[in-house]
Amino acid sequence: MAAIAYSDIIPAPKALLHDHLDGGLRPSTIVELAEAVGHELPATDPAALADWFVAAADSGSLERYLETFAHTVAVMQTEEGLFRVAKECALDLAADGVVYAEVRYAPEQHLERGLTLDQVVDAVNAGFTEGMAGAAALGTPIRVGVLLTAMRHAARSQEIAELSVRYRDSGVVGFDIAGAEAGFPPTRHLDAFEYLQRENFHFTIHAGEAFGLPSIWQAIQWCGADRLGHGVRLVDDITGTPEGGETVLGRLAAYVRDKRIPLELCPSSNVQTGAAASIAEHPIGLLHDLRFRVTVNTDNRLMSGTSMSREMALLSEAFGWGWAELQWLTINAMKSAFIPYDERLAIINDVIKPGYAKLIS
Ligand SMILES: O=c1[nH]cnc2c1ncn2[C@H]1C[C@H](O)[C@@H](CO)O1
Ligand SMILES: [Zn+2]
Repeated sequence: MAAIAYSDIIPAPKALLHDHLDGGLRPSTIVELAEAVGHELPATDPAALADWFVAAADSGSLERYLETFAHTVAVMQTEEGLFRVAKECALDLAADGVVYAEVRYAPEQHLERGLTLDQVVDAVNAGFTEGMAGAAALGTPIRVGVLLTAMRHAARSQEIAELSVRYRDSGVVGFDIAGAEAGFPPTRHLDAFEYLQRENFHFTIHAGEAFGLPSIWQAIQWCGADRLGHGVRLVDDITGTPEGGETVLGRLAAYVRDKRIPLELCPSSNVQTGAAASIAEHPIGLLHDLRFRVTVNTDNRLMSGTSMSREMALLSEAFGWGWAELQWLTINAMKSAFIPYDERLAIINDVIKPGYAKLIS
């Protein structure tokens, strides 16, 4: 089957679970905000800056990839900056055909110019509200939910977990930890995760990206993660391939598949950080064939020069996936979202299924 073209995927309804607010700014916005706050950038022409981010993130190492965020976080230290970035994020995702998105960021990284954690969250929420209204007015409605992230090398996870719960009825739908993985195991933040479980709250954990099975095992069996951010290294617990003979799942891989634990896979990001050799060799193909609860995500649109439609087009090309697979990925994501069950079902039945039915016919 011929690959589905990028331009044909844009109108298809898409659901996105793993997208960083500070990894998706418009280059032109970074240039304008940097000038306003006096931050020096590696390039001041938006197109050159866009190229710089992709090239610098294309480093083969998560640690070096993360260094590029210094230039986005630097311009997100004021209420105006945060509001604008969130508003444009909602508009850009909607223009790409994303109908549901969970966007994450770490409030503790936005306090350098004196904002409080609450001011940060209020400014971002106001930006998303405005962006959603703008998208609806343009005929491309989107629902955005926020995940608050704590940085795994820092020590503020309990505080951020409490912040998340305080805002659970005001736009925040979940919690996450991110940052360098090696040397910072999820159990460092066990108190925060146990607190969230007692609060019946939802969380995902970046695990199995730059570190392997022990990180995934801790995230699920010690911390109780609802989903895995990346989780791509779970393939280390799978031997054989469907084509090359019998596939055997280790205990952890079998547990993840049996429990339908969602994997927030981010193909382009994984190639840049060295977690996968290429899109064609990305474990998403195997994990799809083995019927894991696979979802496809952007991670950082700016650093990867990507979008949901582009990630799907790359997968369609690499694995020959057609509309049926793209719909499957989208429904997997929507089933795994952190909003209430009835609201997830409404988006699946009223938006996603009719949208793909129209494209398939
Ligand atoms: O893919 C990632 N792995 C680990 N940490 C990440 C990734 N992408 C972004 N981050 C970090 C850098 C951001 O500043 C932070 C909050 O969004 O999360
Ligand atoms: Zn991420």
